[in-house]
Amino acid sequence: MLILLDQDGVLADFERGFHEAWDTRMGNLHPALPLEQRRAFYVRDDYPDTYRNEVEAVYHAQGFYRDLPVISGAIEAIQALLEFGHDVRICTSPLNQYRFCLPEKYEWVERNLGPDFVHRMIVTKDKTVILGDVLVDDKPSVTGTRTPAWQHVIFDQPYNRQADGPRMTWENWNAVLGTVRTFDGKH
Ligand SMILES: Cc1cn([C@H]2C[C@H](OP(=O)(O)O)[C@@H](CO)O2)c(=O)[nH]c1=O
Ligand SMILES: [Mg+2]
Repeated sequence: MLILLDQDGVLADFERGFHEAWDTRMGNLHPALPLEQRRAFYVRDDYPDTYRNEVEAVYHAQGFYRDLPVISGAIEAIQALLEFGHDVRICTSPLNQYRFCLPEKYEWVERNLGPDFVHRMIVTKDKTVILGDVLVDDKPSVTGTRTPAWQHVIFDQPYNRQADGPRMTWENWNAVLGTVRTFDGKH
């Protein structure tokens, strides 16, 4: 299968990175929301409007995307998927404020998956134009200008539990991906 893996919220732990950076900057005024209480996909929507600028300052900051921790189990699972013979790509959207986010997404992949993996990066604002059998993404609804070729498998996070459909973690990935059908109907 051609497997598209989203980066933030699937491989890179945006939530933990945000939580730690927020507590360092703002914790004395408004402690970071615990992960299990996150409900909105965009972290800014779970914080009071009065903190909008401070929330954005956290992920617009230099080093934020580069230094995100790895979601536990992701690297080992990618190695296993490659060994199974799957074609694995990273399919990620940059912030409109791309100055640090965009190069740092590449740095993150180079650092955590190795320089060869940089070849596997697909950076797009519209994931529906990208071909694949499956897109593993933490966004509850991935939309764009086309009817996607891929099947969306939701990567389980507290803020996407309202969405229907198959959901995956780095514990159950093997079973969940086994249910995805490829273009030609073969598994
Ligand atoms: C602003 C914001 C971005 N992101 C991620 C999603 C995108 O990466 P990805 O497509 O790899 O999941 C990237 C730019 O929006 O940052 C969040 O996960 N939560 C947020 O609140
Ligand atoms: Mg994501």
